[in-house]
This record gives sequence, C-alpha cells and structure tokens, in this order.
Amino acid sequence: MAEAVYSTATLKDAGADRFDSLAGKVHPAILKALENMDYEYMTPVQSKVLSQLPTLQSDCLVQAKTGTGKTIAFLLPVLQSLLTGPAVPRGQVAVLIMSPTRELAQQIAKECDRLTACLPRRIECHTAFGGTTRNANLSRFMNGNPTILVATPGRLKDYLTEEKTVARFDNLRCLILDEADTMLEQGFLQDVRQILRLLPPKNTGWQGMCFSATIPDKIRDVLSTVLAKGYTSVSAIDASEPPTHARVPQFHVVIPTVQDTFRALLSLITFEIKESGEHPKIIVFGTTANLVALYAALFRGLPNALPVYELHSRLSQPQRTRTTDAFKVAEKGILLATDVVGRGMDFPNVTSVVQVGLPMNGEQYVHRVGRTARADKDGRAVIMLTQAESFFLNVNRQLPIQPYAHSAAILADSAAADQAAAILATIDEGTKQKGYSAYLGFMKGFMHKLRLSPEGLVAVANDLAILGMGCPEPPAMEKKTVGKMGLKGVRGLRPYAVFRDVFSALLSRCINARQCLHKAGATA
Ligand SMILES: Nc1ncnc2c1ncn2[C@@H]1O[C@H](COP(=O)(O)OP(=O)(O)OP(=O)(O)O)[C@@H](O)[C@H]1O
Repeated sequence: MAEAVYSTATLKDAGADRFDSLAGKVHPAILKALENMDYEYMTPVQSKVLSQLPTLQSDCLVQAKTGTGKTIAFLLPVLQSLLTGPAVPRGQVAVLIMSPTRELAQQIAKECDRLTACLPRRIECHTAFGGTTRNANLSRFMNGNPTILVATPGRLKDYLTEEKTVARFDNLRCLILDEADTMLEQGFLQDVRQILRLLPPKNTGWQGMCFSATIPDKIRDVLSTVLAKGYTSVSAIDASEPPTHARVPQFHVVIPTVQDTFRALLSLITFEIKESGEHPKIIVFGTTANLVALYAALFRGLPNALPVYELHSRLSQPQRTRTTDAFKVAEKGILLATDVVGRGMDFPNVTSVVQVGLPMNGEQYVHRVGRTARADKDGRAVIMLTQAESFFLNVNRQLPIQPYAHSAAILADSAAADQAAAILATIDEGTKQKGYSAYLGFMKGFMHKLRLSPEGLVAVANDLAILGMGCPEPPAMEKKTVGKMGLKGVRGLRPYAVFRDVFSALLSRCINARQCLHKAGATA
C-alpha cells in the first residue's frame, strides 16, 4: 500500500474534510483508491476545488502553495465527470493535461493510474513527451483508447501535425494546464496557442482548468486562451503571506565572485548535510545543464560522499527517467539538477534545496524551494549568489530570505577550497569548457542587470574558468557558438585555433564519408 505523505494528524487537526464524506458525490472506486493510497483527509486545495466550483465541469484558475496536492485536486473532478458523463467514444481523448516537463507528465500519469486503479473498467491514461520513440508512442496512442492524455507541448504539437491524430481530439471535454503560469509565458505560449488552433474551439464547450502555485499578474491577460469569461478563481493562499511555506527557513549566502562558487558550494553542502539530520536528501539547482554536469563531477570527486544524482536536458530520456525514479525513493543523496525538475516534481523527504546562481525570476525561485517541505514535511532552502547577482534579493523582497548563519565560515573554509581545487584538477577539460560556455550563454541574458559590458562578462567568465575551475587559459570557444551568443569579436574570448578548426572540419568530413561508405555497404 502506498504511504500517505501528508500527515493525517496535521490535516485532521486543521479540521480538514474526510474523503469518505464525498460518498455519493464521488465514485466509490475512486474513494477506494484514495483509501488504498492512505489518503484520509483532503488538503485545503482539494476541499476548495470540490466545494467552490459551481459544477465539476466549471472553468477555473486554482492557486495553492507547492506540494499541497494540486494534482489530486484537478484529477478528482475530471475523473468524476468522466465517470458520470456520456460515454467517451473509443479512441478519443476526452481529457488533455499539459505539463511543461517530461518528468512531470510521467508523474501526473502515474498519479492518475493510482486513482483509477479500482475502477471496474480501466480508463487509459497515455503520455506524450519528447525524448521517447515517437513512432512507437504514436502507434500505441492510435491503437489504444487514450481517454486521458498527459503531454508536453512539443510532442503534442508534433502529434497534431497529422490529420488522423487531430481527429482523436474531436470529443475533447477538458483541458488542464498544470504549472499554468509557465505554460502561458513566452516560450510555451506560442506552442499552446498553436495547439489550441488545432483542437476543437472553446465554444464547443470544453472545460478549461489552470493550476499553479504562482499566478503572476502578467499571465492574467492570456488566461482567456483557455478559460471562459466568468471562470471561478480558487485560492488556498492568503494574499498577505509569501508564496513559500512559512515552515521553510530560507537563507542566502553571498560570495564575493563567481570563481568562489565551487569551494563555497562544497562548504555550504557540508553545513546543509549537518542541518539535515540522519537522512540528508538535498537538491542543488544550477542554471544550465553543462554547469550542473560540472557540479555533479565535483561532488562525485568527494571521498565518502552521499550518493550523487544528476538530472538535466543533456542526458537521454531513459537516463532522466531512471534518475528521477531513483531519487524519488532514495533515502539520502544529492541531486544536481536544472529546472527540468524545478516545478511540480514530487521527490519525497527532500531536506534542503540549494540554488546556485540566479533563478530566471521570483516564481522560479518559489517553485524550486517547493521541492522541499512537501505535503507538510519540513525543509530548508539556501540560495548562493555572487555579490553582483545579489540584486535578486532586493527585487524579491516579498520572499523571506535571511542571511545564512555560516556564511563567514563558508568563505573562510580553506579545507573546502583545497578539496575543490584538487577535484577540479581531475575533471576533464571538455566538461570545464562546456561549463564555461554555458555560463557565458546564461549570463548573457543578465548582462544589463549585472551592468556588464560584453568584455566585462567575458572577463568574469574567464576568472571562473582560470581561478575557479583551474583551467590554464580561457577555454576555447567555437566561432559558431560565439556568434550565436552575440559575442563575436569580444576581447578576452579564445576562439579555436584556425588549424584546429580546419583539422576538426576535415576530421568530421572523414567521419561522414566513412559513415556514408559504411551505410552504402550496409544497404548494398
Ligand atoms: N489528501 C492527501 N493526503 C495525503 N497526501 C496527499 C494528499 N494529496 C496529495 N498528497 C501528496 O502530497 C504530495 C504533493 O502533492 P502534489 O504533487 O499534487 O502537489 P502540488 O500542489 O501539485 O505541488 P507543485 O506545486 O510543486 O506542483 C504528493 O506526494 C501527494 O501524493
């Protein structure tokens, strides 16, 4: 039997409603599944959605803090509507759930399967996301009965390029945007709009549901993309409180310069391990995949370290899924991750979340912090910024981030400095080069906020490489990459030497030629 992670006692003490009070309103097989999951009481957002929606089919915008059970809050009404409504024609998608990341799509589908496990007739919940074999997935979708589909926008768009697939959405009854604010922000909004143009129009009557822990004002204008006028707003957050949990103490460590990152990070994690009790389970968020890979290499170099997990977009999907599953059940360990798991992911019992470098915005900070203290557990959060990046604390004064008590000790920790230098000396140049290039690419977007010229940015990155990573000289950059970053001709960058460019071009031509010959031989 799955173990409930929300403490029954806390919910009971808070006067929460029992799930069994829904008998007669919710299908008994769903109530049975909730009992099997050991969920006895509703969390506030679950009660509010069920009691405040005019009908279970009403459009709604729902806000509740991270880790408070929003997934069940949208699955319950939707499943109940499916079970009581007219039969869905075979092969048709009646409920479409969109999620920003593959890992979250998988997690939602699993929760849905658990909720429907006791039904006498199975409701199929399919997933569609990138990094998996498209054709195999698509044929499973086309040959199956995907009443519910959980999808990321990219793969869904791809599905919708074929007429026969589009026809599978003719009977759409409900569209849910999980992490709605990010789905409606630049980046995803265009995809969502394109998808909506291919789905039945809103006036065919499908229900729109938007859920998130953060609803910034800037997305209110585009909510009409999925919600009908007069939609119901449900909030389980008091407008006067910060969007993070009061029980999560939040701290900042400000380091003088970016080259202090590695030594300070090692030292900080030593303190966080001590603060985390018997089973330290820590997530360290970095800004880009290649920097996260470098941090992972650093932690792997520690003797007698906690198990190290690494999760970002540069890994294959099977690797990502394996790591996600392993870290979910891990008792202790350090997960080095990018935002592929920054939102929505439920890793039980995370004791501490550490953020290294600037989050893209205040919302991203809140969601990352929300990977700890889920379902009423305790947790801690620390953000490590350079002096120049510390403007983030000023522009996000609503966040209760206090100075870290051990900041001075971290900066004076010479043992951590020696250890970081020794490990970095063993890390291959390629990993460092990619980290350096990733840093430049990410910070380019913050150049104005940091009041840096392009030359200034390159100088900072070079200090990171030489003084921080121990590179003998700034890592060489490919011309193409420099061009894409808009840093062409900037002083301080070291382009690949011409003969090396020519040599690598020749080499890749040779490899291509060999592959062609090989293929030709194979087909002959
Ligand atoms: N009524 C309940 N009783 C006990 N545990 C619950 C209950 N509802 C949800 N949970 C558990 O609480 C945890 C957090 O739930 P969920 O992932 O849905 O949170 P969320 O609000 O969607 O978080 P986020 O904002 O980060 O996406 C999960 O482990 C879930 O299984």
